[in-house]
Amino acid sequence: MLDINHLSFNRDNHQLFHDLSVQLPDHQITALIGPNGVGKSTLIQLLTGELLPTSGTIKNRPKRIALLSQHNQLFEPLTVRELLALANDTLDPAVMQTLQLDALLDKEMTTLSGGQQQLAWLGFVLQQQPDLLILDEPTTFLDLHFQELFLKTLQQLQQERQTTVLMVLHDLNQAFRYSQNIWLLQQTGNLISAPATQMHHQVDLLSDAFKTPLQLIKSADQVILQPK
Ligand SMILES: Nc1ncnc2c1ncn2[C@@H]1O[C@H](COP(=O)(O)OP(=O)(O)OP(=O)(O)O)[C@@H](O)[C@H]1O
Repeated sequence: MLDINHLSFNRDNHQLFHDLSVQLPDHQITALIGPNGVGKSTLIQLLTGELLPTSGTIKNRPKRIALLSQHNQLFEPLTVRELLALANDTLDPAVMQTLQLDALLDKEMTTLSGGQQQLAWLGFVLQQQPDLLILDEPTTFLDLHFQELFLKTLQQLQQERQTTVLMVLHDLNQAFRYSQNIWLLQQTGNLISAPATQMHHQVDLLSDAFKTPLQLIKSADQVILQPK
């Protein structure tokens, strides 16, 4: 289990994290939520080793970590097949089928819609067979159809493979629907980790964190968080 111990991180004399200790549950999806600028992407950079902590340690970092962000850039024109082959020569049939990439394999990435491109990028990171998959706001530029398709297929493949996933999401309802655990990063730099089913009912805590009064609404068999 990835283990963050007494981690502190300063940037430009500003302390973003102070004495943070938390563990990332294995084989589950954890959603990292928190207001803009609180340090979610910075925490990810610390987890991947792109940034070094000012003090503290990160232990049990898995060997194969794959990262998918909202902006993914190609440095040369590639077809979907060529992109996937960069990760792994052998196309994974389950990934192809679940993401419905078969029909797109010989198309240039640049000719695909934003939603199709993001699914191809999801295929690219899954082809790496990561032990830990980190996604930083992966659905930001997708329409509702592709947001749901992306999260559903991610969830399905995660369940089949038991990959550990950490995903930054801004939509709280999506975070609660598609994760088992929540990491709530507060403005103070404090991080609260809890099962999604527990955190879902912490309306005051969430309202406080996002400086927005929230309420839980029951609708059919779902409970939805929305601004008051
Ligand atoms: N490369 C950088 N150099 C200096 N400051 C930075 C850099 N990257 C981020 N910051 C600052 O660090 C703080 C945390 O930024 P970060 O991007 O980690 O937040 P975030 O929670 O991911 O935000 P958002 O939800 O808006 O994407 C912010 O105050 C930001 O301005």
